Amino acid sequence: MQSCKKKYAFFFFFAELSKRSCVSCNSKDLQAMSEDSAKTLLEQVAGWEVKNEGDILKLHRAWKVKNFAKGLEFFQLVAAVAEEEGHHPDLHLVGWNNVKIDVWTHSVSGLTDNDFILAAKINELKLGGLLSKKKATAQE
Ligand SMILES: C[C@H](O)[C@H](O)[C@H]1CNC2=NC(N)=NC(=O)C2=N1
Repeated sequence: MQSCKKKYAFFFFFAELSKRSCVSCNSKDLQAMSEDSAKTLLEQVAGWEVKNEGDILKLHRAWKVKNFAKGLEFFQLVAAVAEEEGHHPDLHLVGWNNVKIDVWTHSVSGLTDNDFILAAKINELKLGGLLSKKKATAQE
């Protein structure tokens, strides 16, 4: 029975990433997680990947939007969540209709729960009208 409760608690805790709030990035207890921990949490944020950029682990996801203006609208939606959470992504709009977002915790030069919470909240944004029918491809 005990192990069943533990599993439930684990999944409850991690399954609700989008319902959690970010903590202050200045918190002294905050530390970058291992790549293994990041890969485990990755299962909770569909469409995102972990990339290593100069030994800094980051979450990354790309979307193709209908046009440049829709890309900026996308940024505005993300900005509202970021400001609400006090945790901010790196936003890129390249080739006029390719949105790329990187999320990492600058204060610890790596990944923390905050990044996965923000990614989960970005995944819940209503983007229907902004996205192109074509899929974003890795090399773009
Ligand atoms: C004081 C405030 O919490 C910090 O400056 C925040 C702002 N937003 C942030 N966003 C991210 N991604 N990493 C940070 O370290 C960070 N620090």
